[in-house]
Formats: sequence, C-alpha cells, structure tokens
Amino acid sequence: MIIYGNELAASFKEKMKAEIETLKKENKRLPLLTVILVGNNPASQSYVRSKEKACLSIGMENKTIVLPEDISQQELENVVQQQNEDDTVDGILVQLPLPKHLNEQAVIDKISPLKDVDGLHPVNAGALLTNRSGFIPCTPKGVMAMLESIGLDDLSGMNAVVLGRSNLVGKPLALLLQNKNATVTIVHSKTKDIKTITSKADILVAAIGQPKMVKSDWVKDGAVVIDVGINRMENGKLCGDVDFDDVCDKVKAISPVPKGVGPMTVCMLLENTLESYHNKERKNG
Ligand SMILES: Nc1nc2c(c(=O)[nH]1)N[C@@H](CN(C=O)c1ccc(C(=O)N[C@@H](CCC(=O)O)C(=O)O)cc1)CN2
Repeated sequence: MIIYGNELAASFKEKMKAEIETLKKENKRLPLLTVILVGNNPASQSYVRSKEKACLSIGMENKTIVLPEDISQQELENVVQQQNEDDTVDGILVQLPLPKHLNEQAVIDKISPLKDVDGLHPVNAGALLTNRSGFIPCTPKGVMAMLESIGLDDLSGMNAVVLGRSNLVGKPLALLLQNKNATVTIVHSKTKDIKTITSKADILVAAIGQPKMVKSDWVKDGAVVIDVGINRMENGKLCGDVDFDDVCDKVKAISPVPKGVGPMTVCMLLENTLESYHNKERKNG
C-alpha cells in the first residue's frame, strides 16, 4: 500500500475550507498566518510559496515577510516581536534554515508560544514532553496522521524506529509515537549497526537527510515505512531517505517522495493555525 500524503492533505484541507467558509458567512475575523523568510534560499522560497498557496486554497489569510540575508539577530527578533503584538495574527512561522550568522533557537524563543504554530518554542516542546496540550511540530504531526489513516492509532506492542534526532522531526516524533504506546528507538549518524535495529521495526520513519539510505535489507517484512527525507538528486528530481523501489515490495505500507510527508507538513501548519485562531477567539469570549 502506498500512503499518499497529498491525498490525505486534500481531505483535511476540504474540512478546514468549509470551516473558514462558515466564518466568512458569519462575518467573523479570519485566521491569519505570518511566514517570515530570511534571505533567498531557493528551497525555502519554494516551501514558503507552497504555504501561501495552501492558505489561499482554504481561504486562510496569510502574510509573508521577506527579510534580507544579512539582517541582524536583533532586527529579526524585532520583526518577530511585532508579529507577537499584532492581534490580527494567529500563527507565526520562521522558515528554516536561517542564514548561518543567525541564532535559530534564539529567534524561535522570541515567538509567542501561543502563536508558535511550528511547535518549536520550548514551551510547546515541553508540553509535548509532558503530554499536555500545545502546538505539535507540523512534520511529526503529519506523520502521525498518516499512520492513523491506515488504522495505526494504538501502537501497543509495536516497535517504532525513528532514523534521525532533529528538534524539527526526530525528537518530537519519538515522543508522539511513545504517547501512542509504541516502543521507540531513535537511531542517528553515531549509532552502531543501524541496520540491525531498523530491521526489527514494525514502523520505520526515516528523517536523516541521506538520499536512498534505507535499503530492503534494513526493513522488516510487512513493516510500515514513512519517508520524511526530501533530497534533490543531480538530475533535479526529488528522492527520499528510503530507496522506494528497493523497499516497496517488502513492506505493508510506504509513503512516497514527493507526494508523501511534505504536503502533510503544510497541511498540519494550516491545522495548527486554525487551532491557534480558535484558542484566541475562545479567550476573547
Ligand atoms: N519553520 C520550518 N521550517 C522548515 C520546516 C518546518 O516544518 N518548519 N520543514 C522543512 C520544509 N518544509 C516546510 O517548511 C516543507 C518541505 C517539503 C514540502 C513539500 O510539500 N514537498 C513536496 C515536494 C515539493 C517540490 O517539488 O519541491 C513533496 O514532498 O511532495 C513542504 C514543506 C524545512 N524547513
């Protein structure tokens, strides 16, 4: 079975679109997402465009703030602060990676946790760690929705292996899988004999940023494999961290690249922004 994230995302977006249409009919304020893009990294520019398009497709308001590559830490933090103080803004996302001279975590720390729809602020990361409500990072949230879409909700008795330990994907995903009762192992570039560990996984999520690293002998028969990697090959085509053609006959389910996790990441960003909007409206009575 192939798990197409783009199809799943389309069904989530239909529901959000209907919800926003109702808000419009009732002359209510609409949810607004601000995306901050620093510099001119072509991949980041393209991801920001896809976020703008996604907002537009469901009727969500969006604002993109493009800042120069050589902006100072203080200037960037001031822009974030302005968005924190703007009552019309529900969600703030700083597109990553930032240029090397900027301190990414310090910028994320400046985002109000109530508007941190990327789920990367320490308050939201802590909420996930302690199983409390908060914003969940978009890619891990998308991966969990993909697993749920094939009936994997309670993961009791299952071994899940996460390949990669980033703050953006690996670490939060391991917590989410654990919260669903999976027995979770994180493996990374410094792990010895990765293959022995991955080949025991009932669920294997690859998020290590190495093109086609996962081959069929890394994978258990009948496993579910989710590929988070997005790597551009020399011929310009995209590929994942999993060698799809080598692995697909061996597994129960696998997500492709493209049309897999990527579209779900953007979709979960819309969902988090809508959640932030509702939180704010509830608070304002
Ligand atoms: N602040 C953040 N920065 C980054 C995040 C993030 O979640 N928050 N994730 C990635 C990039 N990303 C979103 O920002 C992203 C990556 C890929 C896709 C996507 O839909 N990919 C398509 C293929 C697109 C193409 O053809 O190039 C797919 O996989 O089908 C969306 C969003 C890093 N930065």
